[in-house]
Amino acid sequence: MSKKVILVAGLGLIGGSLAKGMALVNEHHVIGYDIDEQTLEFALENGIIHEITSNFVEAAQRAEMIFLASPISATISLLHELDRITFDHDVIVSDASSVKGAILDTANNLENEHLIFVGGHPMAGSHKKGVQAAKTHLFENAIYVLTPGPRCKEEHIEEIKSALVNTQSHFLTLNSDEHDEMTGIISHFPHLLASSLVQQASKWQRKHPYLRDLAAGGFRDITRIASSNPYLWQDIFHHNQEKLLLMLDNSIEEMNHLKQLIVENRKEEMISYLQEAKDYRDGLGTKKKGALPSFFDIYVDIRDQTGAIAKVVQLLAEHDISLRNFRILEIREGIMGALRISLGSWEDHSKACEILKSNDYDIMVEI
Ligand SMILES: NC(=O)C1=CN([C@@H]2O[C@H](COP(=O)(O)OP(=O)(O)OC[C@H]3O[C@@H](n4cnc5c(N)ncnc54)[C@H](O)[C@@H]3O)[C@@H](O)[C@H]2O)C=CC1
Ligand SMILES: O=C(O)C(=O)Cc1ccc(O)cc1
Repeated sequence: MSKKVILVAGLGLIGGSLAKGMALVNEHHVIGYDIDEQTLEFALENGIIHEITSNFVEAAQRAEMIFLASPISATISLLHELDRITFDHDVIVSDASSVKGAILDTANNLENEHLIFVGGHPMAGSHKKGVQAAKTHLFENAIYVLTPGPRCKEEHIEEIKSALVNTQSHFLTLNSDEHDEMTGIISHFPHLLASSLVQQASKWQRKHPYLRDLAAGGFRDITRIASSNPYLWQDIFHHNQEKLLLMLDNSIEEMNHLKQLIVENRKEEMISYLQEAKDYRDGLGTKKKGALPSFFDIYVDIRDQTGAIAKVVQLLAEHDISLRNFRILEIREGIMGALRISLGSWEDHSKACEILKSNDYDIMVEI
């Protein structure tokens, strides 16, 4: 049986991670296209793709499936280029863009009847960029949004899901407007806010030279995403302009409300405001069933314990408990505080809690 030819255009953090997972499937032959030659060479040398191409049109004609994972504006241009190609078979085309409105507008106006578009957006990533940061497990347990275009049938969605099986993500179908509003709320506007907080601090730095030394965990947590790729985020803001303006207006109202609570010293209302926010935040990413992923997290106190991480991982492995993920949470930069381990099921979660407690580890679980 001949292999399924898949073309991935744009082999950065996201395209590289998708290609890497797809290249692991024996029945796939993954061709990589990128405007950056070094990216292509790195991808081939590291088994992220099986073949390099500098000829997008010729590779597209050979492909059964095409993933466009370039910056959004470049992805729109590539969609127009695909529209002009003569195909002798149908091709499923997907993308990875963080904004879907402009992409679906383009897809809806494609005239080439061989193109079947299924928009995609893996809801995970990092502040890093480039193929060197690509990882197969980048999207594990994350939501992967699909936004079907015209001519897209259930069977095409299933083909995309099957090609992306190694992402181990949870697929969710949305229309582009729902997608852009939701990502505007939980990703794009927070990013704008993070950058503005850093800008604000950097202006005050002129008055207080020691300000940066005072920046504690909270400031670092809330501004981590301000370290992301500025070109990529400008592109995201540009394409999600309408929803961002809505969120900006929302936020100005929210700030004015908070200002009133502070000016009028309305203590009880402030406590309720903070409590409601805490309750919502505490409920994110824990036991929720349904479309949202469950992480089954346990926090293990590892302060002042040499080799504690290895010991915890080994202890759980000895009891056949495999970790989905783990992360060291710092109390201060460079100083470890807790190890957050994510299990795959409630059964593993309960078993791990028991084992850790009986081995005298201080643990905390979110309720
Ligand atoms: N960075 C993140 O955390 C996430 C990004 N996305 C989306 O994924 C897409 C890619 O983002 P990243 O991988 O983070 O960016 P990246 O900067 O790591 O990679 C982009 C790649 O596209 C290549 N490229 C640029 N123009 C091209 C063109 N005309 N043709 C072919 N290749 C081209 C670049 O050389 C680079 O290798 C964007 O649309 C972004 O909105 C989606 C989810 C998460
Ligand atoms: O900024 C975030 O929320 C991230 O942590 C990573 C990310 C960046 C861009 C996306 O489109 C989706 C996820």
